[in-house]
Amino acid sequence: MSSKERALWILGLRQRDKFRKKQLHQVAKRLETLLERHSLEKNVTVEELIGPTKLAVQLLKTSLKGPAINNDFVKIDSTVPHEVRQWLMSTFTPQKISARSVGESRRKGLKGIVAGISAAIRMEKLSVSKNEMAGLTDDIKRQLGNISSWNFDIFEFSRISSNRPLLYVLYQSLASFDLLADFRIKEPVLMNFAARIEDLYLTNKNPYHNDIHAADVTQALFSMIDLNGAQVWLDNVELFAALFAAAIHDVSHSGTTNNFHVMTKSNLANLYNDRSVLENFHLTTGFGVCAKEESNILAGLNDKQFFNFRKIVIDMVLATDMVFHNEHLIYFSDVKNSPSLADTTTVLGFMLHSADISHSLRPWKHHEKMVEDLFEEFFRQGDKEAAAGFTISPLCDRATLQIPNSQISFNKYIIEPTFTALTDFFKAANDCLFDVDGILEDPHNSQADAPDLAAQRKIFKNKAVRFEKTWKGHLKKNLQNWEKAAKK
Ligand SMILES: Nc1nc2c(ncn2[C@@H]2O[C@H](COP(=O)(O)O)[C@@H](O)[C@H]2O)c(=O)[nH]1
Ligand SMILES: [Zn+2]
Repeated sequence: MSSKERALWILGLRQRDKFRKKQLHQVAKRLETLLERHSLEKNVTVEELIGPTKLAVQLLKTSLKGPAINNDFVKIDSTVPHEVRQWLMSTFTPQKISARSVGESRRKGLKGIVAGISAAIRMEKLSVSKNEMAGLTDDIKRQLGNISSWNFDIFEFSRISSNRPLLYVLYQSLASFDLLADFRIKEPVLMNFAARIEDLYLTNKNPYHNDIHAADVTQALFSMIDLNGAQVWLDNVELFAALFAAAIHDVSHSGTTNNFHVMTKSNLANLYNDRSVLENFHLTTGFGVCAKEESNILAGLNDKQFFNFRKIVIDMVLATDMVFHNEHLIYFSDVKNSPSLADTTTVLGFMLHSADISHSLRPWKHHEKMVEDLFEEFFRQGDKEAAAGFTISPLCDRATLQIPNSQISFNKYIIEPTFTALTDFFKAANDCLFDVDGILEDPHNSQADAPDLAAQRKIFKNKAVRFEKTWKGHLKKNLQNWEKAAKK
């Protein structure tokens, strides 16, 4: 695509935002006039008010304020076992004390779209990226060549990379977007950083929250970005922040839940005041690794970039606290109607949250192993709770839990709605990127630009559609397998 074409769709988006703001001003003025008339003459009819009020509501809903939060979002049917229902409600329901609300987050719009002229070039770069780390074996190279694939086998990759899956996945995903060159990250510094983070994931010997999970989530996020063409509307700092956040999002995990920290009055719960205890800890630990010069991969960012990067990473990792799950879903069910008004950081947070639970949409072997590891970790927490005389947390009792039934509910109530919202957003964002009509509304743009833009629009829309088809296929098979297992 030529830079002129890119400039045209960016122009189209700006015009659309301007148009919405103008509409909002107009409707506010109209309502103001009616109110003034009402206070003077008392002759305003309800019919006169309905039209502008409806328009105002519609515009406000898609405006920068974000939607109201509704706690009834998850409606769980009566067939779900009591323990699973309890777990769903306590883990994924917004808390009154939530430290951060999607509706309150800083909103800068999908600014990446506006800054997309240079970002679009990344699409072309991705396929020709020649970055290659020294000393890679042929096996590692071959597997890394598949890093965009949704079927990437992280367990096999961990084996062939001699238990360094995170190090190589992080390296390859940064290199694929040319971020190593853009932020002047030297290879030895990246190696020090990635190896230190990977080691920290291993210190507690967790069955699930370890370096394989971190590598899996980083690869899932990379794949999600690439398969949906999101690198077009993300700028370099946003891409770097997203991959960094994925890599550190569970670093030094204790193998127990936030609730466990709060209930046991742990040092971490005290340090972080019971709010998103683990997520805050992962952030402090991850940024802490960059405090040492030899592992500071952020040294090439200027101050403005650094503070922007840090804000994105913090928001993204905090968004992996499951208590924000419903807030995210509500935000996305609304923002898909006006993706150009979406806040990029909130979108990235939702993408990381989705990547964090995405193993349910991977091939069965991959998903099955992740579930086995996750439940072993849950059960170890249950053992600790039992030993300390606490009530065993939902899903943590190895003596009673029926894993297949709980997985059916998890997939139905958490996974499917999450990925439906995410793909709907991607489709809408891709549509709006190449909004041919919007662009041609401007008399300065020529009809001759339309055919190419229409073709690009189709290509991008198809990307999100293909991604949806892939995850839906895996989800269906995985659900069938859990249903079979539940009947045994
Ligand atoms: N019952 C299930 N819960 C799951 C599954 N996969 C993930 N999860 C839950 O989500 C969080 C993810 O957040 P993290 O940052 O801690 O990784 C995890 O802790 C579980 O609570 C699943 O397949 N079944
Ligand atoms: Zn995680």
